[in-house]
Amino acid sequence: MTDDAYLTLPIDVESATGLARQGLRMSLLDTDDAAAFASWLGAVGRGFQDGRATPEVVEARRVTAGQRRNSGVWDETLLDPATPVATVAGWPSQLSVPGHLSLGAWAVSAVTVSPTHRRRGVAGALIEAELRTAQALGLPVVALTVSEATIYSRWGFAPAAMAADWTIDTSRVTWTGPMVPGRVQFVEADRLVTEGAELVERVRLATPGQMSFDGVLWERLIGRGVGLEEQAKSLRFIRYADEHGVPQGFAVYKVLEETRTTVARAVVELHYLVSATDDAYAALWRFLIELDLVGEIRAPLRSIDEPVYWQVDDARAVVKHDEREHLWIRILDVPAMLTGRRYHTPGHFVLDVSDPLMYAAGRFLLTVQADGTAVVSELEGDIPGDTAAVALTVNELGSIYLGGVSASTLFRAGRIQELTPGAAAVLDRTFHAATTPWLSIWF
Ligand SMILES: CC(=O)SCCNC(=O)CCNC(=O)[C@H](O)C(C)(C)COP(=O)(O)OP(=O)(O)OC[C@H]1O[C@@H](n2cnc3c(N)ncnc32)[C@H](O)[C@@H]1OP(=O)(O)O
Repeated sequence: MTDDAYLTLPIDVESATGLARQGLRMSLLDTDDAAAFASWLGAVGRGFQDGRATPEVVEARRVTAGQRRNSGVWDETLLDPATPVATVAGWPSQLSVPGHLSLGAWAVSAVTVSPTHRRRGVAGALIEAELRTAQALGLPVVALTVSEATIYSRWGFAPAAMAADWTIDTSRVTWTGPMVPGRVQFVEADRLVTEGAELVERVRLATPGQMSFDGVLWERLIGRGVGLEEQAKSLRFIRYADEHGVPQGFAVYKVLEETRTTVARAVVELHYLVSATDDAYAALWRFLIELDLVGEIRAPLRSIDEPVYWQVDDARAVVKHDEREHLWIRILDVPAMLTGRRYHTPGHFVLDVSDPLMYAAGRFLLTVQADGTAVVSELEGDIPGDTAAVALTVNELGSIYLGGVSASTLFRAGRIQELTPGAAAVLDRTFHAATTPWLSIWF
């Protein structure tokens, strides 16, 4: 299959046929058709309760949307039959997994169903079509970020990486972390377009749960692109280079002027901070914490385990809040996923996986070798004597996969069954990831 086969693979027949029975037409969107794309994007915006995009923004989005497989569902009986009643976009991406490795993943976004057509199975038809498309493309996992935590588990998705917002009362803290060599300097966004994108990709493998983000997502993050001009005006960019002059980190932030008061306690909103080394992390956080006239840093969508908590003298001034699930994954190919990552402790495990949609169902024997690599085979018959065995659904397998969610916790919650006593704790030791899984973007 060619690299761009995903763009031309025919629409999923099963879902299209099911929707046709309701008088609805499901098909791929042709992004060369500017009017059709404008209607499709309008439906996405309406679905997420956003305002209307300007013609310039629509045109800019059309150019980049050509890299995605965009589908829609149309109802020809409507007064406005050109605007789809449902939308979805999918594209091949990469998911970082423990062991500094990355696996092909099908990213899904822009799932909307018009309020006029809700709760009659339209979203279900679209999601199931995305799962079949990903499988047809040979991708072992589907990934998404969600608007609500109640929607996707019915299709086998589960939270695999968490995120949290952090607030630091900088008026109360003194930096006690390392004083590192190298320099922090202000730079312009232009420099980050290439240097930053390269760094983000280089760093990505160090943290399980990160998705590769194409140039467009990165450019948006640094305020580049049509429609972001206003936001870009207030962004500041800093870059850390090590003692050899090699760039090892960037931060993008904005000072919120409206919160400025007579006591000069402005708020810094941290849009992104990426560091390839611990020195870069320390240098950038120290710079932000020591900014004059600033009393608070708000850092949304960070890891739930931030070293900065341990790098100031008053830990109570560093508050983690709104901890939540962020990356959801749906495993399609269990052997490909299990052999695609590295593990801590060798051993033999049986995973009895159930999956109502049958992609991942089976009894798998996972053998982790001394070098952390794994061999997986389907197990016919009984559980061998020396194995730790659990029964779980594809959802729980997705949650423990990256090593950020504990099998013991899920066992205690009644969501994993131990087929051999103590198996969940054994599984924890093997699946645990040294770096807490984290996804730093929305997609
Ligand atoms: C990856 C992303 O893009 S995340 C973004 C998701 N989109 C949004 O939040 C936009 C606003 N919401 C919507 O557009 C729609 O309500 C959607 C897409 C969430 C659901 O579309 P629908 O066509 O109504 O869903 P559908 O009828 O296929 O429902 C399938 C099942 O999910 C359930 N469901 C659907 N939406 C929700 C919800 N918001 N909360 C809880 N359950 C839901 C339905 O009750 C149904 O359950 P059942 O199978 O037990 O009967």
